[in-house]
Amino acid sequence: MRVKICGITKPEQGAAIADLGATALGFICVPTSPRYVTDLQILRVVQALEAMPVDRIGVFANTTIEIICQTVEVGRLTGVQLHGGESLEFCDRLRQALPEVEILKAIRVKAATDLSKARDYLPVVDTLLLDAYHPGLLGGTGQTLDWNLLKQFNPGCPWLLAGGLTPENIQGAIAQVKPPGIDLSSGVERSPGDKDLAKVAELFFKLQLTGSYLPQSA
Ligand SMILES: O=C(O)c1ccccc1NCC(=O)[C@H](O)[C@H](O)COP(=O)(O)O
Repeated sequence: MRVKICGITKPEQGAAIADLGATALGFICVPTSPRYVTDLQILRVVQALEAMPVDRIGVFANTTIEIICQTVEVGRLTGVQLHGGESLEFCDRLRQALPEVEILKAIRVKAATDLSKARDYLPVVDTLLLDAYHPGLLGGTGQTLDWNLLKQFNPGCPWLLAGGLTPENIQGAIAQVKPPGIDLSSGVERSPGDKDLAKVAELFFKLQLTGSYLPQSA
């Protein structure tokens, strides 16, 4: 199972979370977020990871291809998560600009119709991320989406379940939704951008109990 921990701001926390078993770390490149990091802050975290096998995903919303490309280069990112209202055409242009980089499209799910909207992106993105809808915030809200909507969700591409996941509810989420990957941010934090390593460790312990996650050394 793919496990992305998002909203990393500190080098020592990024390295510790990768060591605990995260397969991807997310960096919030949205200036209005309390978890916002600059390109150089991302680079400092990435340097602390040394050769650890972990994906490095920049999270953007409604910005330009030029800004994304610059952050990918400076921050040595392996993936770009688009978390705003980016069109199919924008994703296609980004794919052409960054052919080697994973493109994830986040869809904020309010109703079943949003899931067909998600499928429309399939030809041009690698991975879908389903997050909760919030009227005033784009992400990191701690709100869950209606997992009942996802029981039959099988888009034919990799996807991540996000939105309000915590060490407390992760076993229920996996049992109900059976996602191929998960994404957590506020559920493993002390405050925005400050990850709680005890909560991250508890998450991986709970994931092992589900049987759907094996530690990398296993
Ligand atoms: O986390 C943010 O502050 C954020 C701000 C603007 C756009 C996206 C943002 N986060 C994107 C993520 O991938 C979060 O991990 C995802 O929304 C889940 O967050 P949470 O409900 O706190 O687990």
